[in-house]
Amino acid sequence: MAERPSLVVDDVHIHYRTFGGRRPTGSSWMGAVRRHVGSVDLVKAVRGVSFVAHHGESIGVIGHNGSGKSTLLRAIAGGLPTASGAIWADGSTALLGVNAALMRDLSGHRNIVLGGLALGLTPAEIAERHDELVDLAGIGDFLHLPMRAYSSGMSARLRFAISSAARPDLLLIDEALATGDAEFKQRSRERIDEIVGEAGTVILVSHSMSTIRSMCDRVLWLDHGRLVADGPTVDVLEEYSARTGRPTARPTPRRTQEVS
Ligand SMILES: Nc1ncnc2c1ncn2[C@@H]1O[C@H](COP(=O)(O)OP(=O)(O)OP(=O)(O)O)[C@@H](O)[C@H]1O
Repeated sequence: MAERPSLVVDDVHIHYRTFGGRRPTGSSWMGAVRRHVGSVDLVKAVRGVSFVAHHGESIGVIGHNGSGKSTLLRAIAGGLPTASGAIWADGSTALLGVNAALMRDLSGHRNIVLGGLALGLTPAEIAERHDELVDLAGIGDFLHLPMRAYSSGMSARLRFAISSAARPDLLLIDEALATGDAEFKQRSRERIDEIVGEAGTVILVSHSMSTIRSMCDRVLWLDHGRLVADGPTVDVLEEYSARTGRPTARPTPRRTQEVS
């Protein structure tokens, strides 16, 4: 059962400014160049989004490409300023994205150490959790090989393991579960359950309706930067499916047997 607020997002607007990106128009060649080079476009990526998350909730974020999901997550993680509105988070946050910064020339082991330090763990905490992380990532014999030798699935698993190692109060996951196999999905779901069980909050952006169904209790639906629905997973996915014509996967049990 959800408890006290862990995150408050209050009427948040987020804008990007892009320079020189407008398509030149008009008949004069010079005039077109001037308009093109001098132009500044404002992209209103998130428009007035408000919601409150609670300790112990796992929340999915869905919406079409470009609807503002990643932008919202990056702002919650503190990586993007808001144009207006406010975001309050109760506790530590960790953002796990497809582009999480791991060093391809360093081994998995070195990345665990560096990633752990970057997330604020002490060397002693990293040493204590090292084996658990290697297990979670399932990288086995590859531990001491440079990451460039890893498959995309192995890299994704390692990123997930490192990000969840800090036991953040708020874990933000941006499509990072998409590349894993069934076993990884199972392990990551267990890790998410653990974080939620320890009264943390998980916010997960995904295009995979089955991932959202199996991992989230509640769903936020963004459309052109606006929050158009916020409610129990089953209800929002049904509405999403009805309005977009996109099929959503059948429900799967929240906890299943471990895949060995
Ligand atoms: N760095 C940037 N500079 C300018 N515009 C950007 C930038 N990043 C995103 N945008 C624009 O902001 C809007 C929201 O993008 P965002 O990546 O948050 O959407 P998304 O819902 O995560 O999309 P997807 O599902 O494709 O990952 C889009 O119009 C996108 O083109």
